Amino acid sequence: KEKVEITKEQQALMKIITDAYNRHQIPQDVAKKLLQDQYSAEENFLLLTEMATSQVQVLVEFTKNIPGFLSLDREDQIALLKGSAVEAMFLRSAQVFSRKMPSGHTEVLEERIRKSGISEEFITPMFNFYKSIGELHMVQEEQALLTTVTILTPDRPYVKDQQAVERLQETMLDVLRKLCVLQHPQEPQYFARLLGRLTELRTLSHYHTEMLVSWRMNDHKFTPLLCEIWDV
Ligand SMILES: Cc1cccc(C)c1Nc1c(-c2c(F)cccc2F)nc2cccc(C)n12
Repeated sequence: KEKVEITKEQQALMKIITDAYNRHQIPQDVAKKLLQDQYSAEENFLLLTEMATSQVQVLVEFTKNIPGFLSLDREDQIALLKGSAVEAMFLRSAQVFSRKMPSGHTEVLEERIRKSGISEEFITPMFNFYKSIGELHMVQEEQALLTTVTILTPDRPYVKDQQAVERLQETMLDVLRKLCVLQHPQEPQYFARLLGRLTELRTLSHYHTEMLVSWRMNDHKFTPLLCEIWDV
């Protein structure tokens, strides 16, 4: 049985990424608002829009801390961010849901999402995903690395130098693979299960695009940042 060990460099890489992932949290004021205002659908949608906007800001800040990301071609950096934003945000909100938030907040956030004018056909797969992520009980290093692997997906639209992205992603995948073996020795398939979630994320991002269109149709307002990242 081959001995799996994380090298010094990989340890340092993991620390940089995990610290960055934990450092960039949703601002407390947005989370606090969650519990305050009343429950109208408009009010809920406005709050979720504010949350989504701060999630994009947090994502951009986190991405800048991924070793090697800023050395990529500038336009490719933008293409990777635009192409992965939804998936990274679903991962982050799934993790916020399944662990980070004080228990009371989770129910309130779930309530607001269910009462924000989003149709049931998107709500169900979204919460199924949140549950399936929760069941994995990822440690924070795994969460940070899985998000990094998602951002460094080479075949996003308009990426020119896919090889450069692929090399970075492979570096992260190698650390994540070893971490899974060391963190879940009794579950040899754990790493494969994690990557399986990335497939589920692609489906969710299609739902998300449809959600955006239907919100648009109902004349919902977005912030400039959300319009820019999703070309709405
Ligand atoms: C913040 C939030 C949390 C859980 C569910 C939802 C619907 C939201 N809100 C939005 C999301 C979004 C996200 F931020 C993370 C995960 C999945 C998402 F649908 N995307 C967008 C895009 C335009 C407007 C909003 C309100 N919005």
